[in-house]
Amino acid sequence: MADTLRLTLTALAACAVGLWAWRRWHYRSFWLVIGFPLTAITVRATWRKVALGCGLTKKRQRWWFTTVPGAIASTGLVKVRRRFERVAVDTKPFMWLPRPTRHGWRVTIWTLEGQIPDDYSQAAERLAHSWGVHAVRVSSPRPGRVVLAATIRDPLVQVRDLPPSTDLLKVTVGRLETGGPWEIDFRTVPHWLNAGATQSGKSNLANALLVGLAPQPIALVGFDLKGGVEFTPYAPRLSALATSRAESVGLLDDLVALMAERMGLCRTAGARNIWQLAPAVRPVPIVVLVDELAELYLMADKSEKDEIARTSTALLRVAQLGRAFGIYLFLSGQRIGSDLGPGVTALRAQCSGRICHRVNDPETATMTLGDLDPAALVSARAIPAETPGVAIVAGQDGQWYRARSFYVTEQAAEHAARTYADLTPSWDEITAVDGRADLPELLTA
Ligand SMILES: Nc1ncnc2c1ncn2[C@@H]1O[C@H](COP(=O)(O)OP(=O)(O)OP(=O)(O)O)[C@@H](O)[C@H]1O
Repeated sequence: MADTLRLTLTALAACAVGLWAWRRWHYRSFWLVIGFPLTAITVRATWRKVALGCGLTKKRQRWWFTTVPGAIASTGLVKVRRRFERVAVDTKPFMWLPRPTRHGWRVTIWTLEGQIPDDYSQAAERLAHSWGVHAVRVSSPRPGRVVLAATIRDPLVQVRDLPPSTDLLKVTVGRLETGGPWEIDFRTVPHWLNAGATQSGKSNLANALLVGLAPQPIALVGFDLKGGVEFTPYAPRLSALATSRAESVGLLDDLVALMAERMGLCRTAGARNIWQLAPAVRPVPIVVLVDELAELYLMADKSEKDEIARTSTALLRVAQLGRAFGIYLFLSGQRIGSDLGPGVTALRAQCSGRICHRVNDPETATMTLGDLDPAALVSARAIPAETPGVAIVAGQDGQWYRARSFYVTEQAAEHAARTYADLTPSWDEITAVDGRADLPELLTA
């Protein structure tokens, strides 16, 4: 008897150690084989109670049968006086089978009459606490259905390994909360706002972008209104760099002139944008990186008014027309608010890519993320200081995501800038390209 007990205890201990080791060394297979099935059963089994607690049930008239009249029925709320009686029952929304994801699980819910996805978004935090998971995100693939995606632990605590970029003007700069890649694709979303308080990770993101773009056949242009301290080390890969407002005015004028030339080129060739031109005559795409955008708009005295107006108009023109002519903007700053003037408000409207790192005030989050789902603003304000690089990201699909950039040091970005320095077209080359003598023949070829 004692032997059997000892044997059983030893087997159980070995089993526990085995499971622990499995979970430790290959979490993904452990999650699929053991963790997820147990979780799915628990989620299905507790759905009625959870939905009731989160206010997602509806009263419905049902015929109710009980063998013990007068007792409280299993809902805890229905008292049935007779064996068979029509009563109002709290009905839970129908839950489909949960499916595993990389960092948790997702399940489709059929909404009850009168419910909208926002009802579920508002209950998301309560659902997360009820299920003991890090977060529950709500989406609605079609009317009448909502998908609840639960992440068990924050997948953004550590993100590593910046993968090499394979597509032109597209860089994977980090990871989304869903486990998917966080991509900045200038050909899909041409202009981006990158806001955040100091030390929130804005420069790190610019570094990741630079490392991804440096090996590509494109030109990079920098506006570093911090006096050049951020971008000067990357000068080998920059075709032009402005470090003061005076220099910025000149460089922006050049960009506007270049855009006008490209417009003429496209018109002559009967093309709507540079991507419809033959590769032989297609001008090089330009990504413009701006650090500390507010400095372009801040006025110390009235004498600067004209300069600011010129800068603002030029930047806005680039934002409005740049996409078709291969000029893309990545604008970073601590504040991108309307207090900087109407030029900033108009510029913001042209930037469909929005990135909001940790911010100090709710207003900056609202201004950066615009009229996105209010839950995005709450999420932006909840980013802790201990996780720099975490941001709320909104792209063209109108969805928002929590994401974190890969950690890319200044040294790594400097190294990339030096390594690919030979790919840097000179500013003179870029501005002269459309004046080539053989251009008319090439265009008609
Ligand atoms: N994704 C990340 N993972 C880990 N650490 C990060 C990440 N992003 C930024 N950091 C760290 O956070 C600190 C601040 O980052 P960063 O300099 O990019 O902030 P910032 O918003 O540009 O600040 P400032 O406006 O003061 O220049 C740096 O020490 C950086 O190493």
